[in-house]
Amino acid sequence: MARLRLGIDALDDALLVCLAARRRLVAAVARVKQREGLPVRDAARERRIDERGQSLARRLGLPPSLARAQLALAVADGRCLQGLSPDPGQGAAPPDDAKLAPAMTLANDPSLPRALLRAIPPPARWAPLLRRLPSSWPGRALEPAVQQLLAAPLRDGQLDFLVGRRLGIAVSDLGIGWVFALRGGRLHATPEPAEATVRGTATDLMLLASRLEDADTLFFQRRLELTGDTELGLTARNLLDRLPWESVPLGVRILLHRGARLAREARDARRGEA
Ligand SMILES: C=C(O[C@@H]1C=C(C(=O)O)C=C[C@H]1O)C(=O)O
Repeated sequence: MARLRLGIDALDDALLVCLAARRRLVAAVARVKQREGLPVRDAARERRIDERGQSLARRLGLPPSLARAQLALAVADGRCLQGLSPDPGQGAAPPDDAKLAPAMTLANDPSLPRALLRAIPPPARWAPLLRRLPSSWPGRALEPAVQQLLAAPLRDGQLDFLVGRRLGIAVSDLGIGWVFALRGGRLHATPEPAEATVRGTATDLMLLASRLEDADTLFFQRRLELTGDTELGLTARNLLDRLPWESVPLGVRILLHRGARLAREARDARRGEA
């Protein structure tokens, strides 16, 4: 039970970290609107957010009413942030409490915790969803994060051994991977094949990235595998241990840490059931 609750706490934290990030983006949108003289409220955009939520909820097996209520709360907050009334009617009625009902009912349901952990699809089930995304997305998604993480070692020349070399990360259970090359002082995702690749499951790679488990243990237990040019791979692996973790934004660190713990809990819960 304590372990299950750890998973729930991690998810709750992730929800709040996401909300904080969402508010920052809403504030940025508000500034653009003000600059361009656009209306603050955008009903079409709000409808589109709801439609996307319903579609994702269906694919995840999430109750559509829960997805609708959660997103309605977030959008109401987005409107408030921009000085509007939280309700779409612009000040006519107070926020519609009835909209909160599905979320509250679920939160009071004592069977939710176990159901929630079990409901997290194993990474292998995400693979078909990820395959629908354009093939260039993994690189695009990770490039800015890696660039930020490695900014200091890049400046200090610690990554010079990577100039002109191609290093891969492969997520075995998600069927996705990245190949990075260092060119012009920046790391770029490249479609070319890697010379050395670190391979592991999504959970183990997250445990590594969040420093909940160290590279030595993971390689020793063969949960991480190094293929290709061993020397290049080992140099990269040593670099992993020296990454300036403090330079990663706090929100990202928290999300990664909590996400990794959650992934481990969910994996252990599935193993326990098997
Ligand atoms: C942030 C925006 O402004 C408002 C707030 C929204 C939100 O919180 O997502 C969506 C539409 C707008 O009514 C936007 O237009 O994107």
